[in-house]
Amino acid sequence: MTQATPSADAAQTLGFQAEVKQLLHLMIHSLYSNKEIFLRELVSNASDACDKLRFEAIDQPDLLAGDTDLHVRVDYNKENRTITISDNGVGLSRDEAIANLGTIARSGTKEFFSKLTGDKQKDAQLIGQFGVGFYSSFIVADKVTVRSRRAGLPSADGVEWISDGQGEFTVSQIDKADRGTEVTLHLREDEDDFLSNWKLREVLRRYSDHISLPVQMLKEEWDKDKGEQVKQDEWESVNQASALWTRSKSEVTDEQYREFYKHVSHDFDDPLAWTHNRVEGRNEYTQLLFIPKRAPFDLYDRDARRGVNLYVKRVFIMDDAEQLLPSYLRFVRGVIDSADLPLNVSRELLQESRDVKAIREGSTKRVLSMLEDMAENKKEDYATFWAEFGQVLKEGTGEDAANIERLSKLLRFASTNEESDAQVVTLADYVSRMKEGQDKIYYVTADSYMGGYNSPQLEIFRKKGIEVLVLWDRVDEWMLSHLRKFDYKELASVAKGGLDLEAMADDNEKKHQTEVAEQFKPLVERLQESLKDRVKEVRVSSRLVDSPSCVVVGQNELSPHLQRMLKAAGQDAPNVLPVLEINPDHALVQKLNGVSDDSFKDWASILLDQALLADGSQLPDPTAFVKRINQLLLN
Ligand SMILES: Nc1ncnc2c1ncn2[C@@H]1O[C@H](COP(=O)(O)OP(=O)(O)OP(=O)(O)O)[C@@H](O)[C@H]1O
Repeated sequence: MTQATPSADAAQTLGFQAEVKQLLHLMIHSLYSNKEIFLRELVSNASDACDKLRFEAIDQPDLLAGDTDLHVRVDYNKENRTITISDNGVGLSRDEAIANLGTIARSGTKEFFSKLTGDKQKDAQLIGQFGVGFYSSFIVADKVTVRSRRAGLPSADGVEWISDGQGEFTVSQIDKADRGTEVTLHLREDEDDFLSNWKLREVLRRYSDHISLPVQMLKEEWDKDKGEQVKQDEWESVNQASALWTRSKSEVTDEQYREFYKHVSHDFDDPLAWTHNRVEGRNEYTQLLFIPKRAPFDLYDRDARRGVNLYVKRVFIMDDAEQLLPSYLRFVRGVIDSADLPLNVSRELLQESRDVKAIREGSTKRVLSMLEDMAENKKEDYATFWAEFGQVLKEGTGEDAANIERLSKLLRFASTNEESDAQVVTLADYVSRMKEGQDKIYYVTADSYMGGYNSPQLEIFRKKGIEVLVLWDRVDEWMLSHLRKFDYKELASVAKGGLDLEAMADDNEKKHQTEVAEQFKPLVERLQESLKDRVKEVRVSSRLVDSPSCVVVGQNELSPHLQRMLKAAGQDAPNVLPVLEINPDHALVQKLNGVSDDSFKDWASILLDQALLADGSQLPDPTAFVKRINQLLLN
């Protein structure tokens, strides 16, 4: 924020935070086709302000000062060309107005803005995801006046905030008789459409019917003498004014669910799916949970808001109650309304509550059922879900042991069967395609899809027509350390341990392998001696077809891929020496058998270095590798 410049009447002019200026500029230009959303955003804020007051009044009933009938009101003035949205909610103090209406207090805001492309359509989507909130007023207004008084403050301590959305705003102290906030939009030219009772009601009904408080407008009646509709002195509700989640499913339309989702999630887009249930019995609660269509930009930000809104007996208690769902379901948005928790429940208390544990378990099951249903019946939606949230769902294999079986069925993988990096294969698909005698589910982990797909370790699998799952996401190694089995079949890395493909080898192959092992014993011993500081063991491979060599690690050791990831994250990874496997059928290896002592050391190093390179590792001494190669090329 820039420096304050107090003027004579103690009004203060302040600058918007740089990101607000950017947001305003982009919003006005990219959301113009969707301009009536300003009403949704302002009514949503007004309703939140009433929820907040009701919550604060649990401990401080005086804040209500006798005015307990909380509501939102919308009015318009044709002469002045203004629309006013007012509420008798919690209000804003001067400091709060400066802080909340001049900055964006969200972690990751800078990163978010750096992602904007300049392409209007894409940016509009992104901004929607970010949430436009109060600032959307400037889509239709060229001046906005906010008059507010914080509940509990005297009437002389009201605040007036005025801005034309160009970069600065002015705040001054005012006298305001009622608590709460009044936002007046001075409409831009050409926005007169909104100065109509009919138009405003139509937009309000569409966007705000789910709001649990009354949203009111002045009644209008036909005046015969004037020949026009005339406002009466009576306010009437435009919406149903009952909390949407308390209505029975049959009374709620899809459109209302969608609008409600936008209200709780601050998302712009429709949700992908939702589930709405009333749970009765030992624990009583209602859950209305949504899966967004797109991941928020801060899905991996530790400080990002997450979780669902908690209500107790229809009283709003808190948003982002992360204890109500496990962290791997942090993308779920919605409301949980408990009949059992005390109204004064705090975040700390939530952590220990047994009721909350029951809610979390019940809600997790509901979300998993919703995903199972989508995977079964709406495959395209599930593909969208997987692309956005698959990585997060994988975290569940480690976080939620109780549901690992259900989760494992929801996982999707890329595999050699598809010849593409599309993650579409289920473990059940894999099992149904397993070869006769195959008893394991094979996978390869790498830094990228191509790295895994072209890995030398896959050669024998390709030759035998055995499918291999290709994994390259950061979370995969962690997932694999928890997901050990599926359908009683072990998940096995193609790069770990000795491959036991014997059951699938025919007699001729077995005989050949034994003979070759015997024949190459002297070479193996020489290599082992030459590379003793860099490898744990050298052995004749049964997994190579086209490559001369590859590296593998022991069954219970960290894969090279995981070692690299840990090191990149600045963690200590034990230095595990790899096993070098050589391909006895490869011409290079056969040639090596006859190499004299002088250059043998170079050959041995090259064999190991190229195996490490193919595996995605960095060489300890790349220059030496290049020198050796050049030397051999010249010979
Ligand atoms: N009618 C109101 N009464 C009291 N405070 C309000 C009101 N409208 C806005 N505010 C305050 O201003 C803040 C900013 O509002 P804004 O709509 O920009 O963001 P938001 O509602 O927090 O989230 P989002 O940007 O996702 O909508 C709110 O969090 C709230 O503290």
